[in-house]
Amino acid sequence: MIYLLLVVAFLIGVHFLFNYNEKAVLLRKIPGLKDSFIIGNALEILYPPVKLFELGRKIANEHNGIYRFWSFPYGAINIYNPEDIEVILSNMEYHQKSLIYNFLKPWLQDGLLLSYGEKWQNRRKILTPAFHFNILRRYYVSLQENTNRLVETLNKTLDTEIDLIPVMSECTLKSICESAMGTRLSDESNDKQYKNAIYELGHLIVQRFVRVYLFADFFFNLSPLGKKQKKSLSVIHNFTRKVIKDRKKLIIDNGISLVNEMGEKDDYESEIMYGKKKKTAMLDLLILAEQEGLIDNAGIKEEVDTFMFEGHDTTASGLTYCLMLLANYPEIQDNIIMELKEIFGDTKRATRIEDLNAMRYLDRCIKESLRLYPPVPFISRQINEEVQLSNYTVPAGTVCNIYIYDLHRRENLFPNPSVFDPDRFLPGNVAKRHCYAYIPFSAGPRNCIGQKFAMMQMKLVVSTLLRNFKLLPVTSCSDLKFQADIVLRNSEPVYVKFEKRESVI
Ligand code: HEM
Repeated sequence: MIYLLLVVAFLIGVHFLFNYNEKAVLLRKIPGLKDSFIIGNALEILYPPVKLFELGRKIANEHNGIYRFWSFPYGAINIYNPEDIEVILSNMEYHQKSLIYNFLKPWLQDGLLLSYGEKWQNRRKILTPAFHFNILRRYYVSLQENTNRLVETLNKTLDTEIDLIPVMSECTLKSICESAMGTRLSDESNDKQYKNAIYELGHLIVQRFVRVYLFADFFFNLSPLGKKQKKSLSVIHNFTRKVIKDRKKLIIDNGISLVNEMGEKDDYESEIMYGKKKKTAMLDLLILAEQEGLIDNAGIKEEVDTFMFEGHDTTASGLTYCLMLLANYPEIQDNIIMELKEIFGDTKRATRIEDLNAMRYLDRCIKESLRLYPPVPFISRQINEEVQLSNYTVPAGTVCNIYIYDLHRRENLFPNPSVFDPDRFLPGNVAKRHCYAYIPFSAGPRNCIGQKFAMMQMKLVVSTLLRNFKLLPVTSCSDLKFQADIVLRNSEPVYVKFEKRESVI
């Protein structure tokens, strides 16, 4: 009996230690999940990926823009109201990424997505000019070529159900590879290995993400998944290294002065080639920075890897759901066609970069699809200093998850949130909303550096596909079942049928 009492007393002691320390007391004042004895909320989130995604939405519906998670020693605050999000994202004090991003570290190391502090600031300064409008024009050629290849592929599979995700990923991966590294991926052995390793790595990260027992590096590295990851990483890093080496050699052998090449002058029409190799502003900008002593070779590799990761999966996801929505809303598809007719008349001419600016209605459709299906459904920060959110004190050492998906579906910000209504993005309607109510590309100083690139590519791809094909629905919005992941991913393929348009506009 005495032993039993001692055990009970011990467990109660542990419970108090875990759940009534200073941090726990502050966090547990915030509404949240049901607390269990000792382990807090740990059991509440042990679900497979699809169930976990559904659970996240259920909890968000039951709370009002903020809720907490607590299981000693981990504390997290989950926010999806624009006021609190502004506090976190507009403030450089909270720009350190949280532990969740650690799975990407072996691949991206200290690239722009993961670095913080002075290193991040320096890198952001070096890379920002790579997305200047005049530089974006240079990438446009690669985007056009890859979009035309996409049309050719789809022409061979007319009137069959197309699984959009692999088709869109192929197009966006090749486009970013050409823009970031100036290398065209072919189906030849090295390129194919690299492409497959990128897909494999993305897949492995997702599998790890949903297996709590593989969170610790030690166990992960010993697991079959860890071994596969090592192999994929070796292929990817060797490929990136070789591309950088070849590019530097080309620059030296041809006596190219990068200082002149990186000037702001708009020389897109007159010169887009170095010999036979395309100019690649992103990599060249980094090589120029190395010549000026601002970055080293390892740093260049981190950034190229970062752009390869951030620049293809996200845009592929954005395109997939946008095309699926347009297939399901034929009247909106027709409105886009009317706009395209106004721009192109009866000609079949190629789309010029200036034409994209005139596609105002299409712009609103893409924005609305990114609202409903944000490719990055949540982001996360490490809070190192106490902060006030929704009148609660959030202690230092807490993870702050920002749920973009739930923010974009708040009834008070977007009435009838599940309806696809591009007019929500008419300037008058945008002006009425909080400026942090819509953040598919995040916001503040650490927003997405590639957002103009992504919008340019999405507009070009969607408009070109609609000029060539009528989209017919197969998968509908109600069929979608998302899984908890870094990028918004459906658990099943997302299908659309492509029917040849009678007259190509
Ligand atoms: C529809 C497409 C895209 C979406 C929705 C998107 C979304 C985002 C979001 C939400 C973030 C913030 C991540 C965080 O705070 O953890 C981000 C960061 C970033 N994105 Fe994108 N992105 C897209 C396309 C691209 C493209 C095409 C590129 C490259 C060409 C790119 C490069 C980056 C980089 C490097 C960062 C890190 C920026 C920093 O921390 O300074 N993204 N993106």
